[in-house]
Amino acid sequence: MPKGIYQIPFVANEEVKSYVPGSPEREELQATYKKMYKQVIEVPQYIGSKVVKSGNKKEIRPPHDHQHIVGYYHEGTQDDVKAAIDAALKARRDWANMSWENRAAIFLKAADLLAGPYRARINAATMIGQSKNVFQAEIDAACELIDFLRFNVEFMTQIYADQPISSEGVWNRVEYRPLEGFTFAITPFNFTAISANLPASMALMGNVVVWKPSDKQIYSAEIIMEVFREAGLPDGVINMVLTDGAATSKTVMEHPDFAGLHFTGSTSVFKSLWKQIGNNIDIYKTYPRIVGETGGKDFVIAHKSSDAQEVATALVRGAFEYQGQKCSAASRAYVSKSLWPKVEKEMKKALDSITMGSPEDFSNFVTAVIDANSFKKCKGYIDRAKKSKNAEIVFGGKCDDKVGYFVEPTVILASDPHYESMVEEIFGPILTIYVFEDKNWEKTLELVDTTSDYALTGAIFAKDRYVLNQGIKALENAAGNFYINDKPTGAVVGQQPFGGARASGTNDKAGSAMNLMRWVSVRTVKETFVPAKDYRYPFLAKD
Ligand SMILES: NC(=O)c1ccc[n+]([C@@H]2O[C@H](COP(=O)([O-])OP(=O)(O)OC[C@H]3O[C@@H](n4cnc5c(N)ncnc54)[C@H](O)[C@@H]3O)[C@@H](O)[C@H]2O)c1
Ligand SMILES: N[C@@H](CCC=O)C(=O)O
Repeated sequence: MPKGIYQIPFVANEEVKSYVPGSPEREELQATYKKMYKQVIEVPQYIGSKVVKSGNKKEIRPPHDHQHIVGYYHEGTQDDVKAAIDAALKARRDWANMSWENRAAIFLKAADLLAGPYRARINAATMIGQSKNVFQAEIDAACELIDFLRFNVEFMTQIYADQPISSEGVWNRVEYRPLEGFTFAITPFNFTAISANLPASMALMGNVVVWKPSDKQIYSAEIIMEVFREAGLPDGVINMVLTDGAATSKTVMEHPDFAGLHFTGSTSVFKSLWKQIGNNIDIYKTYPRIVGETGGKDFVIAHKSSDAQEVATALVRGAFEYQGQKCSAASRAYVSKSLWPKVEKEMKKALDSITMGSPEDFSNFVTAVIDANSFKKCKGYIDRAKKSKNAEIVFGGKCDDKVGYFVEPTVILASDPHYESMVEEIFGPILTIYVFEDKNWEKTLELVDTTSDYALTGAIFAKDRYVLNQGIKALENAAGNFYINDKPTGAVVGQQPFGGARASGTNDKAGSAMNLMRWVSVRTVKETFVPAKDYRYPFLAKD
């Protein structure tokens, strides 16, 4: 138990390194990338104190070089999932009783390991396994992950400090207890930071976790487990299983001690998990907490008063960074007719200068999409747009999967605002633009609000403040993260808490105290110093 009211180290966002030619960080990362590219690693499961190698080995291949093998992971079975649940429950009592400053120290140490000795490795693993360019790896696998770990400690102390008032003779307290049972994290391929944060945020609050990462993010998941273990995370607190998602969820969600789901991924998978939890509700000892951050169809709307070059830059960065594989990526844009010719010209200038290829070449802005399925899906949208009378491809449109899964940054101009690629999440480097008549600004705001089921991110561009005021109100429910004169991507922990509503998720805001609150169950304690000795109130006395 703490013997002091401790103050944690000062928290600030991790500085993004530049990797400019000649910088030491560039040299270190290039050397690490090359070394790791030649190695063949083996990724085990981590279950309790055991490093489990099933022998059922699956290949890990870089998306930008799919004939090359950088390692294998040991795929697990449902027996491993059951063992992971048992290991978590075994670790629960000691972990839940560990004082908060010791839990905090583990994750603060993990952050420092990532900021220092592990930075090049986690970045290289993300570049190799998930095909991120150097900048996208740095802002995700290094900076955002470090920020999650450090800021969560700050948010935890803010939560713990939030205490009720006490009247005379009484001391009221609240205890932020971890959930009773074990928790389950299912994570997506596209952000190393998210994959680590989902299990880590629950563990920080005293919970024990079964973590199932995406089979497309296993290289960096391995480094995350190495860091957590080196930071001193006790065995059984976070158990990483490398198993089939649907089968694992079934096993987990049929367990009476299942207490919480922390999910990030697609909307359809999240809905299926919520339904399973609903169907099993009579099994559980406690109502499981459900947090899910899911898909998006993120928009940019540009008024005629906005600056065309700023709009074009936001569209290029917002739509094509990490090949559009961000839940926040700009994937539908509405541009005022009088502004469009200049936006088109500026976009063309930018896109003509973009190069595509392996992340090993640091000058490439665009690398490969994650796998063959994604490649096929993107190509399908492009091929259909080529044939459609309601759409025209104005930039890009080429796809090549001979060496890696390369899809050119592609811009579709749609004459129908409900054309399929204006409505559906594609999760690739495809942006669809609808050009509206200047006089139809208000109608277009309504179109933006009603076109998609999602409400994750969105951006409005205008210089006219009345117009901005109107747009901010009209699009109040269209995005959980709303940007004014900026691209809709790149939320920073501690600055823009992240999450969407409608079909985009439960909006519990990753990287905030709001999210951490979901992983505790509050016990209110009232202590009376001098208890009453007589049941009678004064008014009962006879006159
Ligand atoms: N809102 C956010 O904060 C956010 C952040 C990142 C990604 N995303 C979304 O994630 C999606 C892309 O990631 P993805 O391709 O990894 O998503 P996905 O839904 O395919 O997979 C996510 C995780 O769920 C597992 N999974 C797949 N099918 C399952 C099933 N039937 N039952 C249980 N688990 C299953 C996967 O193995 C993976 O670990 C996009 O829709 C994107 O918008 C959202
Ligand atoms: N938080 C990230 C997106 C995470 C989803 O993929 C952003 O703001 O761009």
